[in-house]
Amino acid sequence: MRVAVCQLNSRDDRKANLVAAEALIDRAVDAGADLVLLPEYVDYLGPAAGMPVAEPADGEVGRFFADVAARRGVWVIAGSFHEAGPDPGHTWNTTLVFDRSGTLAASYRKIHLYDVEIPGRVSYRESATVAPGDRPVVVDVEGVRVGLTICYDLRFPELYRQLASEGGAHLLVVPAAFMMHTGRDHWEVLLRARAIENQCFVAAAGQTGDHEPARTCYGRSMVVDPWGSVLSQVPDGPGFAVADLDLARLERIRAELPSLANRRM
Ligand SMILES: NC(=O)CCC(=O)C(=O)O
Repeated sequence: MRVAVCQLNSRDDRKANLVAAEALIDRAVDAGADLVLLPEYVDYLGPAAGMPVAEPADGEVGRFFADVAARRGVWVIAGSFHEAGPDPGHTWNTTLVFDRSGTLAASYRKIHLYDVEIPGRVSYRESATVAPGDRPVVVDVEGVRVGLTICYDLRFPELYRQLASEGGAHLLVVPAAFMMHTGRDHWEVLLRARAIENQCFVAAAGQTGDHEPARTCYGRSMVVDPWGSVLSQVPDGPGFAVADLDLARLERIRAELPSLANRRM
């Protein structure tokens, strides 16, 4: 299976964001992708919290990516979007997965919300406007079991362990809008750690560049193999990268270095 990670600079213009995402999906499919991953908040990343653009999974954004998946005959993991939430003051930060016919195969709501205060650097309180999800999700993509996570989830290894052990995941995906300040030092280290400790492929698609208000995203979308090696990576700016998932290699690594089987707790 060939996976593509798409890196975007989504802004406050939803139509333009969707057009940019579609153009990258088209290029990734032309490069042979079977499965395309988009970044967190692919629909809107602007000055307002998500409420003005919030809608249900079968709203404009969901239908848009369903149509693109069907038109190109490709699996699409549509990053995340602002799903209408449990009350008027909160949305969910939700990933939608569409199969090659454009049918919704799975959805996942971000569990760990980004509430962080780093003086002079990052001040963010996602829980003020987003409600947390409460359910890990693994979806079967033509024999590849894919564990769904979103951005800040990356810092919570117990979620990834659950997806890999109870969920049987081979591939862990991370749509993200990782901050430049933390991403410089943490992004690649965390992605490679999650891949090594769970002996899984990890595919991470990030937002890149400046977004209002005063947010700069790190980008550096990449695919990591179960040995922790980076298979491919997107340079700065919008673009995409592809990598082939060799499940036989995954099984060989798990057999030769059986750290998952050797667990005692
Ligand atoms: N959108 C997010 O969850 C940001 C996470 C992030 O930047 C981090 O450092 O963690």
